[in-house]
Amino acid sequence: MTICDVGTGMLPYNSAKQQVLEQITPCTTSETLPLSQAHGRVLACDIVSPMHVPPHDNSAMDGYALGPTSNSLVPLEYTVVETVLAGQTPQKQLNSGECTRIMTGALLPQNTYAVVMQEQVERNADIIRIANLPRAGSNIRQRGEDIAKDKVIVSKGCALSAVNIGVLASIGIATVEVFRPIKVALLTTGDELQEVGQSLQEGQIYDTNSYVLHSALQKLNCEVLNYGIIKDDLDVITDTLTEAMTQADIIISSGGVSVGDADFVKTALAQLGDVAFWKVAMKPGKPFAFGKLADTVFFGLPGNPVSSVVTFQQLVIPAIETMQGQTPQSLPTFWAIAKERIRKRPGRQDFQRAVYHTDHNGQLMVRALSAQGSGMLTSIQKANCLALLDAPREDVLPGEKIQISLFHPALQASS
Ligand SMILES: Nc1nc2c(c(=O)[nH]1)N[C@H]1C(S)=C(S)[C@@H](COP(=O)(O)OP(=O)(O)OC[C@H]3O[C@@H](n4cnc5c(N)ncnc54)[C@H](O)[C@@H]3O)O[C@H]1N2
Ligand code: MOO
Repeated sequence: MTICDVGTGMLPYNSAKQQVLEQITPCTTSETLPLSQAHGRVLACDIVSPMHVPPHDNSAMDGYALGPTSNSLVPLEYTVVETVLAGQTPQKQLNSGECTRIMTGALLPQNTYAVVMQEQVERNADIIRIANLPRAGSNIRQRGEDIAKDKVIVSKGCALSAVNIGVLASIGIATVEVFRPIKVALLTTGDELQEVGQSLQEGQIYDTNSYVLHSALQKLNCEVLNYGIIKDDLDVITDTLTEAMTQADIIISSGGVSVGDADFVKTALAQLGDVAFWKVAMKPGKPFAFGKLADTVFFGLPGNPVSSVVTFQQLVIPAIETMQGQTPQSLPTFWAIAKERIRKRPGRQDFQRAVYHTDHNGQLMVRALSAQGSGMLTSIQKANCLALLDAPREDVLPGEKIQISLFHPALQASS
């Protein structure tokens, strides 16, 4: 790989994303976990249902399972022959003019024509009356109507959600084969950074980025090796990267990737490995180093907290998802009408923090936040989407349609 620093030196955002993904090798090793511990983990093989769900036809309502009737006179009358609760087995088959008192989920007696809700029934001792004959099969849940036996029910590459876990439980799966977690080494550089819980000296600020990134990595089910705050010193950074590359699949650093006198990250990367690129035509997030240290993938995120979060979402999360065997998830994207003018200079692809809402006509409207400074992390907290503005475009005028995307669930803000 070569350093890409000609002309503006900035790689278009889409090319940067493509180059990153081309360098990622999906994980192939897997482990077996109990279903209850598999939330968020990525399935290593398709799961085929060993059974029908529901396993038997059953009642969808509390009411009466009606037997056959030859009578067309209304109200129709039936004699109650037994009561069946969920989990019990009916003992009697239904003959003409007979019915069974039945509960939701209970197995149907033989010869059931339909189930009628108890609210539609008048009962007197063991006789029920209904005003009309229901449609054949009404209020009956068919065997296999949710899941058919032998069908692939959750596919390899799926990151298991709470609902996936429930679906697997419904077919009796106790353990699942999932890809091993990705090991991510995390380091933040900056002599000005102080650890939370310590008092700030003049010129210091608290390390924010390692907290955001560590939390998001945990949400992505990565194993995090947190190296904490590293001094702006080429030797210290080099030593840390040398150690981290023997331990991790991915190294993520924050800060020190720009052109300042204390920006040593890409120098260390170039000494130890290959720098693929270190400037991307995106805003925020122009200084962004990507490369490899032997087999370890390296991401050098910019120090500004917003730039670090946006580049993490746009360029690092797809790489993590790919490495952990998942198909990278496209963030939900919509068209919305700009409520106000949105300032934009041509040159970089903008990811502006914005707020969308639905107006009284049901139209999706969006406004960009006025504070777009890369140091203002609360701007992400106030936003519910990013306005996506292509590199060449200029100001968006009120009434123009633009694309917006939601934040990744690992970063979703709520204020
Ligand atoms: N002459 C130029 N200066 C800068 C350029 C440029 O192109 N030419 N790019 C600017 C942009 S855009 C960004 S983004 C930043 C990124 O610089 P670095 O990645 O080298 O980051 P630092 O200089 O270390 O820090 C930038 C900023 O962020 C604060 N910071 C750093 N780490 C953390 C942390 N863990 N938690 C909270 N805040 C952090 C740091 O104190 C600085 O204020 O460069 C611009 N400059
Ligand atoms: O790339 Mo910077 O992120 O505009 O502050």
